[in-house]
Amino acid sequence: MPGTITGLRTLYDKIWDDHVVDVNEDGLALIYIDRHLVHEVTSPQAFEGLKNAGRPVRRPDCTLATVDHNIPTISRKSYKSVDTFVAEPDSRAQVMQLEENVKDFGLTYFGLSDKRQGIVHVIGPEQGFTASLHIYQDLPGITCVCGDSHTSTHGAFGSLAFGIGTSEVEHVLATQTLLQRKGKNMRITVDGELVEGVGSKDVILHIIGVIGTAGGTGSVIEYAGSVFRNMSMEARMSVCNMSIEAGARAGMVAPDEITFAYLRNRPLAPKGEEWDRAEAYWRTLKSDEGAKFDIEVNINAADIPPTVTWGTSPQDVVAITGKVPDPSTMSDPSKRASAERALAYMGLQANTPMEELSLQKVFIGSCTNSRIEDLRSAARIVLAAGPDAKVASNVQAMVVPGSGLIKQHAEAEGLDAIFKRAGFDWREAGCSMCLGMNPDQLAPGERCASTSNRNFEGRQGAGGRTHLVSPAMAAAAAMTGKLTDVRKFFGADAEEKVAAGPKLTLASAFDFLTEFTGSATEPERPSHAQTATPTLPSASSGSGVAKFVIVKGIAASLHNDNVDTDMIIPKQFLKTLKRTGLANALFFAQRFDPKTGEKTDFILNKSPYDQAKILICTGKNFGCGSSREHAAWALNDFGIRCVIAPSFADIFRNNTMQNGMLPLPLSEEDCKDLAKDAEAGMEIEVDLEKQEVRRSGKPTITFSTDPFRRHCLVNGLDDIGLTLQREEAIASFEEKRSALWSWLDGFGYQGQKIPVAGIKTGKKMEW
Ligand SMILES: CC(C)[C@H](C(=O)O)[C@@H](O)C(=O)O
Ligand code: SF4
Repeated sequence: MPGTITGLRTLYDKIWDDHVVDVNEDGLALIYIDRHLVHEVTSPQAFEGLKNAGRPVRRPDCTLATVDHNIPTISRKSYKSVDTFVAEPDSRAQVMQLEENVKDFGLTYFGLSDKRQGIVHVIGPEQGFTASLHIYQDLPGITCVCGDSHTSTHGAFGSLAFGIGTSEVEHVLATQTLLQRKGKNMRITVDGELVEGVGSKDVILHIIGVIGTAGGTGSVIEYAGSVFRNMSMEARMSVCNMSIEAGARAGMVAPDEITFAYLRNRPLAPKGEEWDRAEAYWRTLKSDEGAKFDIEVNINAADIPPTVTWGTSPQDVVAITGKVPDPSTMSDPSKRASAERALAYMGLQANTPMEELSLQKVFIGSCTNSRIEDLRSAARIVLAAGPDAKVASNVQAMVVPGSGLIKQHAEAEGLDAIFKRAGFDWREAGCSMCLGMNPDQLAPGERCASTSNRNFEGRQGAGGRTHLVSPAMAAAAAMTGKLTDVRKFFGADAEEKVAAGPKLTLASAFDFLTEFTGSATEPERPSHAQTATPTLPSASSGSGVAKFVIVKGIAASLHNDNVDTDMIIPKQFLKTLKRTGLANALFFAQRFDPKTGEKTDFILNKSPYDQAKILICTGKNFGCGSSREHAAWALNDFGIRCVIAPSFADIFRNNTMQNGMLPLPLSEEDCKDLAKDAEAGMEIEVDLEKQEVRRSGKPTITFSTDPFRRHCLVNGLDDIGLTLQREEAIASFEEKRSALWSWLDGFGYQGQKIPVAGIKTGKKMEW
């Protein structure tokens, strides 16, 4: 609660302190979660876990679900039901499963027939949960989670928002809390004037280029300085969204007048006296002058050019006026090797000017850039190309608004007409070609300018080649057919063309929100939640966790930096409703020839490494990118129980431990040495109890792990069972929360005890 820690504090420190429910002796905290967003891909196994254990959702009033990843973006004019609309069977099953789960657990759901449906990170900020729950999603000072890595988006409001894996989704559904160790404070300050043509997307791409995709690992980034202060809420969302691409757990911007103006008078935001109290609290949410940051990065705004990526990692950035880098000039051998691999995948020659790269596709959309401002800035470029200008003949271009409300808003402003007239495809809301879990995908070898956030191998379709850009640059590229400096569409001539174009009426987002402000009604609670029988907390009452004591066996080695979870398991395997059956999906694109389906000579296909129990990666930042717990499940299914690497991405690390696996960070030197022995066929033994790695005839490597995590792994304990034993602490936190921050409770919660699985009389479990 406020004031438990004295001294100067950062914004992150303050939000953290205000959410600590309980702390273990070793500093692992149980923190309260104010908002939980749910989508169809990362939730089925979590709901299954709840059902198996007879546990209800603790706070349906703070939980919002939608469908976004799997859904087709074709017209919904003839939409009748998911059953008939979603053609692909696995996608359909996942969407239908969510529909069943929200009914079973009494959750608020924006489904396909609801105009508020859209990408999970777009719908909350614009609307709030629902009239009946009478609650606003994105407010300063809250904690917000979702089984999705881009939850960092919501930090734009001055909140602590981060992605989690499916086991943690289950934990939040059951307990409304999470076990967390506090991260580092990192501040990125960008001051000065941005040059013409540079927007929020260029700023964040440039930042990732400077600090690298592992630069923010273990940290929460606060964006500070005049550039962010001057940004709209939407631009701040684009920046915070990509914090995960910089390896950070979360990104945030302190709330200010721009934040308050965005929220004030929104239908579901606090009102009257409650607004005044909320605003007074929100005004305290900024880093104290002189507060200590563990890492500080300062960037001069004038140094940021319109930026584009050339490679297969978001850190592979270059100015649009620049050239494809030349690996032969790179002195670091691992950087050189990854650049060579990236150029080969991207079909690029070193030193080719970026503006000479021809495209086949342009995608404007995703949770990074599908908001109204993004669409306006893209449409402005289309107008600047002239009244008869059309999308280049070599290009297919699509615009996918982030939500049904944004689509409606854009149509009211006439933006759709501008796009359509120029030959863009105007679609319905969803994740679409950002990752292509639906039919919107790149064909092998196709090159795409995309406003999304990831350019990983195969991200937008197997063999597809992605260049990340801003919405304005994407529009410019669509019109010319090549990657293009957006500044070519600026100047007096361009202004004249824009002025001569259709008169656009700027509409306000508020115009599209009002229809949902009907009188608040009590949400219907399903009988399941009301009658949930109390269950004794035990390690086996949830999904069940395998013990990890000693693992000894063959180890396979990998030598890449930034092995991302898209590479560990590509999107097509995320459609499963189960946690198992994914062994063949592991490193699928590397293990199977895309043309013949035959096994390649990838290490995990070769004997004896096809029996590996341990994976040793000599490159850092293993498991970066998406929060998909499927990556851990696939490794586990293959038989790999321990991954050793110099460093891990935060969400991946948690996901492995939730599945009884050990992510073991060792020095680069140790990793290289172990990899050498593994390549010589030597067995490796990892002993978690003794915290040792042993090999015959070699000195033992010792390591230390988090005591709580070690205890849970060695005993195969389930976090949820343990957390439910802290019911008293959670309930008393909720009481204080209702008193201090009344605007955080949904209408459905007030005056009503949300049923919780009984936990008071259970045998205490050891921590
Ligand atoms: C499906 C989900 C786990 C994933 C994520 O966490 O990011 C997806 O949204 C993505 O962008 O890859
Ligand atoms: S990154 Fe792409 S796939 Fe992931 S939530 Fe955002 S739009 Fe959807």
